[in-house]
Amino acid sequence: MMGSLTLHKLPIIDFTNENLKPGTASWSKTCKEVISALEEYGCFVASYDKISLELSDGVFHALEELFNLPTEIKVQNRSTKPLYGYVGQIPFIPLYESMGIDDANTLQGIQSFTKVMWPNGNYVFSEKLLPYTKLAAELEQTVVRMVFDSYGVEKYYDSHIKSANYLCRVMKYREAKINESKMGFVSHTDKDFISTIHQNQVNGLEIKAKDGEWFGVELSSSSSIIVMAGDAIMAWSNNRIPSPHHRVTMEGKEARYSIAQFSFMEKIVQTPEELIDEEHPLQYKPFDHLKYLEFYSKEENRRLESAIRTYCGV
Ligand SMILES: O=C(O)CCC(=O)C(=O)O
Ligand SMILES: [Fe+2]
Repeated sequence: MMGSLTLHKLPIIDFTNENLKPGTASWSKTCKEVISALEEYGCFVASYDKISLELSDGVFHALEELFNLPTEIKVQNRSTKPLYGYVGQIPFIPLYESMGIDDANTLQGIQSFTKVMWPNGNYVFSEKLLPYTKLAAELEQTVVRMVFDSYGVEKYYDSHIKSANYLCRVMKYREAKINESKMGFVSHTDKDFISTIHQNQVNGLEIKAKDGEWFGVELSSSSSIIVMAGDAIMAWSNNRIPSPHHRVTMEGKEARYSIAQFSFMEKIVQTPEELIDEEHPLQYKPFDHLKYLEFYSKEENRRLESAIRTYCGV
């Protein structure tokens, strides 16, 4: 039946306006678009012209150079957070390889990663990556501010941002060979507060809508960034904002590179009392974000239907 072919499409929200400041008309208009996209899909596409074609190309050239390093070097990638070290050659997803960069939006964070990968230095790598990771963090903070404003809890914004840190995961998905599975990344929800994802010109990310339908995200511009809710904002928002299931499928013949930045809280994540009432009883107990990540990193917790619900659901 034609009716079962629901054609989902992620909303595209314009963040290019220089005057996008709290209190302005364009701010309130964008807040409404952000909240409605997040409550419906748990994600949207931000059109962010500060990410120029040149900047975006620079990032992906840097990633090509990084992934071309010998495996003996890449395996040295370690992160202070579980699950974010070097991942390559997983038997059931051979297409996928990734590395994690702690405090990726700071010069010091990028430099300490660079020192591990290129002991003799690689100035160009941080020069290409840092402008991007800074802009991605800036975009994340604008979105968080819009969410807090929209829910009338802006008074918690400053302390929230103060405790946020940004971990970046860079990824390479090679093409699937004939007779090989096209699976690039298994279905999951992100464990952070908000993720921002940028990709080279190769599509492949798929999102599960509330009705259970999977749909692909097709990006055509180098200034597009996917903004996605993680489990932490789902709990914080008392289930107003879902963390969507998503996966990567590799259809074409070209390698896909992506760069995802995850925000983590260095304090207890707690649903504001303003978001709890008779109609919306509390769904999650306050929880330590990093302990949640440790919980999820344990093999036996990876297959849970909802790790966050099991971890701190009321
Ligand atoms: O490569 C992508 O587009 C998504 C990657 C992803 O979902 C993740 O790293 O959590
Ligand atoms: Fe993800």
